[in-house]
Amino acid sequence: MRGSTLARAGLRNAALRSGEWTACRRSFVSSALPFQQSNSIRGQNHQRIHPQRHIQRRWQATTAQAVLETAVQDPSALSQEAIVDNLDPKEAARLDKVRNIGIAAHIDSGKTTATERVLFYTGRIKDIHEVRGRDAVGAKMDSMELEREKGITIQSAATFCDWIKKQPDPVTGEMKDEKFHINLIDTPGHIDFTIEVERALRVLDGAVMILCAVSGVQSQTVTVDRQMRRYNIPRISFVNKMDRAGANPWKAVEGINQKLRIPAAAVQVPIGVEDEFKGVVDLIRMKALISEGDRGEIIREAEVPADIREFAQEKRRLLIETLADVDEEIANAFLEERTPSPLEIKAAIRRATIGLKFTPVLMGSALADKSVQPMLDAVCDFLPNPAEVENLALDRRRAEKPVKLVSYNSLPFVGLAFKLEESNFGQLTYIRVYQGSLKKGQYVTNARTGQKVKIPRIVRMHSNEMEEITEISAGEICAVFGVDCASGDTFAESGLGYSMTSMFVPDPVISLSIKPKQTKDTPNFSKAMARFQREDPTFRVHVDNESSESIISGMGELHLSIYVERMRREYNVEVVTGQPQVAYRETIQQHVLFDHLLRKQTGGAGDYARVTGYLEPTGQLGANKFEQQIIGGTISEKYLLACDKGFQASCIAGPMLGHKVLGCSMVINDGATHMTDSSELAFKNATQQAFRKAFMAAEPQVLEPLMKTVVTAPNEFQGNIVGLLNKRNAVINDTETGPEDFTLQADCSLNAMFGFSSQLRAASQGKGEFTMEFSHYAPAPGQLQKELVAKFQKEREARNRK
Ligand SMILES: Nc1nc2c(ncn2[C@@H]2O[C@H](COP(=O)(O)OP(=O)(O)OP(=O)(O)O)[C@@H](O)[C@H]2O)c(=O)[nH]1
Repeated sequence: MRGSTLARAGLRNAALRSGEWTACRRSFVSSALPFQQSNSIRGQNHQRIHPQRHIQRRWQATTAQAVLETAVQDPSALSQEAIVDNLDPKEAARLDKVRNIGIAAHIDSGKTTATERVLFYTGRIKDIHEVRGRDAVGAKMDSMELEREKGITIQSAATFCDWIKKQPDPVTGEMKDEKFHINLIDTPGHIDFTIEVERALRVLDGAVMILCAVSGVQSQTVTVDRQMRRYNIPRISFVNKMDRAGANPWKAVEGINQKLRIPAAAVQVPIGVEDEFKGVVDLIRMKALISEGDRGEIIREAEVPADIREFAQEKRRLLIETLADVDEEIANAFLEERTPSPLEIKAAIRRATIGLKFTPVLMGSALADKSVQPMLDAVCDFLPNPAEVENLALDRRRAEKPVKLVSYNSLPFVGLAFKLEESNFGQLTYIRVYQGSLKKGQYVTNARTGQKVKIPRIVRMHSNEMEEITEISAGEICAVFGVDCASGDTFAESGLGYSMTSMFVPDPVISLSIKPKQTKDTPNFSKAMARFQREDPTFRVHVDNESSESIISGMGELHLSIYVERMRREYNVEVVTGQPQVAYRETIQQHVLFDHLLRKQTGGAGDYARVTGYLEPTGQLGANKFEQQIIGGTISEKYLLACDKGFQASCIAGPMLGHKVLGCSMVINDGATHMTDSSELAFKNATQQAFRKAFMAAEPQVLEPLMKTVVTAPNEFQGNIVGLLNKRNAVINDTETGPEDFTLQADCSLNAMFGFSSQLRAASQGKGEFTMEFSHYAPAPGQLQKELVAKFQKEREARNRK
């Protein structure tokens, strides 16, 4: 890694010698920099012609009232910089001290354990309780009984705390206390609960990515990385479990650079490792920070121990070199052969982190109560405040034109409902306030339904506890009671017409039939189903048309089993479930013409519709497509709409197995209509019939979900586990063998993976772990296709006989 940095530095020198460095650096930085650079380009142009300047001048000439009016009437005239520079210094000062962050990582990395320390050191809780600790209390953020019992996080939990940080005064340089307000969301690690990470990241401004000091970057770290990229979330990295045997933070730093491909460098080095781990050296200030006290509550500052001074110097150089690659100011210092000052380094880390070009790496041990506070300092130092993040809404009054939201209380309110939860007091809706403040009793409009709603109660969440408040400021996170909405709805001041894009919701891959054991439990069963569906967009319920059974679908066996268990515990309903079923898909491989006539004459008005056209694969296993190419009006617009509806209905339940259709295009280019007998229903039915016939003639194919599976286990079990996977026809893509454990990555069909967890347990004496995540759809093996089709037909015939 160091070699590559030096190689880059070498390239720079060569460019400099040939006089190209300035141009080369500019293009390098601008390509690496999503938005920070654009700010500095703006900065360079301010003096002359940049349009922002005109807006700024206009702003300076306006009053606060005019600002508000403009925000409502023509928000596109606002620029974030203009508002930030001109509106209200008090607001800027408030926002400067707010951080909205999430903690996300691979399973069992210590997210909840670290959050427990954060709450303790910030004074939010008086005692520390461990995940699956001996006192059986459990960590604060795992408040659900099931979470405490299983020692895993199932739902994300929100909390808030104040962190008093020592900061140098910008003028005098004297250290003084600064209070930061941190809203924090602890997320689950299991992929089955991935929607919790997804919606948390959608609304947060920054994240702490935790890694295990022994394992480094793991499969779920890669997933979380992808999710952070999806929402442009700046992150700091925290290498936890430095107390564990085999801890090696440099493996994690290398993993972030190589596997996640984010420039990363340690901003600390450890003092001692494993059970000798005592604290860290802060490489920016070159100070040792030793954790002391019963629960590591004291951070004693000392000189860097002599035996690691040279090592620390070397890592500091590496930090500066890595920064020079992503930050122009440090690059300049580097070229001037000048060592940047601690303040310059800190500012560069902040710029590069917020600009998504770099992640600073910190280290500690949450369980051993070591070096968690410096991580909190880093949250304040390097992660953005709400005003530094660009958040857009679409203005529906102006053809969905994007408008920037600004976290100022005095602007009209805009917030996003990102999570719903049923509580004893009714529906609790978590809201991220992006603009304006929200007051108890205020009326706001749901952008999706257009409904005006009153906010009866506002609370701040502290895991499962609530603190009643009367108002929440812009840039913060709260929960409200008694507001009927769906997850992902935008609320805005009435008349504003803004809506925000929602989070990414993955499709379920697994389903099973479910019914209450006793019919008397049906009302509670339905209540539970309705609630779980409302709370979790990846949990779906539908009634199978053919079997009339309720089918639940979700992200994996664990996901569905948790809901079955919750039904028993929270609703007292014992259920019977069927075998888990794979969410297969159906597609076609051929171009097929159709000409279908539906004609029925049974006395009175009959049915008449004729549709002609073709069915063909779209070429990608994605969305289906309906197109009409009618010339001469042989089918009217109204009937063509009905044809479209018929096509969409056909795609929901394919002709082969009754599963969804993928990658299919239908074109209707001719047809015929009858003066009296044609109707929308006739055209809808004719299209469905034509679709069915053409589909079966177009070389139909069953697709099955392939899962990206990662197995980690001690090396001695490698042979057993490879054997297990081979039996399941898995394609092993990569194996990495470490000193103790190996990690194997494979593509497996979901169908072949049922029951894998118990077999893995048996094959590895309970020491193996695996994660499975949907990768893509691929054709199912021919034999399996035949079996599935035969089974489906048999079941259908049996039902028809009844
Ligand atoms: N040795 C050691 N163990 C730790 C450390 N931090 C957490 N653990 C242990 O790791 C296990 C998982 O910790 P959690 O805090 O539940 O991890 P998590 O990332 O929140 O777990 P999920 O949300 O279920 O993915 C627990 O047994 C912790 O006691 C640490 O710093 N050192």
